[in-house]
Amino acid sequence: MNTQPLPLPLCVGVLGFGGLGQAAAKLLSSKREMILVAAADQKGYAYSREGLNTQACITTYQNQGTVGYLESVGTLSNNSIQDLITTSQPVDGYFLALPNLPNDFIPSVAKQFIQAGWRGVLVDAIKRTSAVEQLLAMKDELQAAGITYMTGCGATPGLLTAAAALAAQSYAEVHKVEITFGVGIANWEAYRATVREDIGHIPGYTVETARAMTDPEVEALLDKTNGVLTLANMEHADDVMLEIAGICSRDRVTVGGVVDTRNPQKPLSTNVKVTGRTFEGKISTHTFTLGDETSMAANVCGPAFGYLKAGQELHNRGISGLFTAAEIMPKFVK
Ligand SMILES: NC(=O)c1ccc[n+]([C@@H]2O[C@H](COP(=O)([O-])OP(=O)(O)OC[C@H]3O[C@@H](n4cnc5c(N)ncnc54)[C@H](O)[C@@H]3O)[C@@H](O)[C@H]2O)c1
Repeated sequence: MNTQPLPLPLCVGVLGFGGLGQAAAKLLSSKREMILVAAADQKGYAYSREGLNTQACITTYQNQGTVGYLESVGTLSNNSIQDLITTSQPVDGYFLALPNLPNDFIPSVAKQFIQAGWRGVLVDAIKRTSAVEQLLAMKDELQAAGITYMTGCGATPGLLTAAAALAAQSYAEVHKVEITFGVGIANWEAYRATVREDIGHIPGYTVETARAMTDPEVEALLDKTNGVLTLANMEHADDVMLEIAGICSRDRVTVGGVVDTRNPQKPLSTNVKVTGRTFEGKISTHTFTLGDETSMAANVCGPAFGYLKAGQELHNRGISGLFTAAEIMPKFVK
């Protein structure tokens, strides 16, 4: 008879409880190896060592605007992340499902963790090259603090960047990596930060102008395009991540896509094409295509926790610092 005790589940938290944060909580409720013990939004946080009730968190957030109203486990706070990390332990790792608005917001949250003396694993699904570069500059600080930080670990950057890193192995030289994503969501309000950040990539807009737009202004823009945002040549961190992983220079990586904010069906199949030359001199292209039935939430949150588990294994071996989705294989979370 096998008498080995099952390893304790990892205690994880989700920072940001909007579209992706709530999806992350739902995903965790079917896992045995991880348990959701903490959640934070802009107005409050909730913590329970025994695990939070996912449905109660979602209902409270949707009806009252913050998980801070949860009975006995919730706290209202205008400084929820700081308060959560300084008062609520143990948490092994956090998924940062936060808006990166302004473009240095998530790096500033990483600094809060360092200053609080917190140790553990942090994972983000950050998108812009310039945001990942800010985190890269903090590599030594994160290492000295004993934090294992996994950046760019959503869908793109994330799953597709990792697929490109894998596909590159057939080649002696990688000529181009072309990422094309299709996202379909029923309404833009479910993913406000994602949609605002995407608007920031449209010619004539910046992160700052998109951030400053009121909800009626976002709606007016979407009315003009029938809810569809078409994005090309985006500043996306897949490029810097593949460059530092030694796969190809960043100018060989392109990212674009179509986001339909009024239809949950994907407007096109998300894929990454990796073209290169084999050692025999043949030019070829590998294509990795995501199933159309998979949602953005599944393709972001699944990898995020897979990288959190990989980060935890590094952390347990005393390895801290900064890693990207192109350098480390995610682990499958049971
Ligand atoms: N890499 C990828 O593939 C990928 C794909 C989609 C989205 N994303 C990223 O995921 C992030 C989350 O997107 P979303 O659409 O779910 O966001 P959202 O707008 O639906 O939710 C954001 C949440 O963050 C909370 N929040 C805001 N400021 C806060 C603060 N100061 N302290 C604590 N909580 C705060 C809000 O209350 C809200 O709960 C975005 O940065 C987006 O770019 C990445």
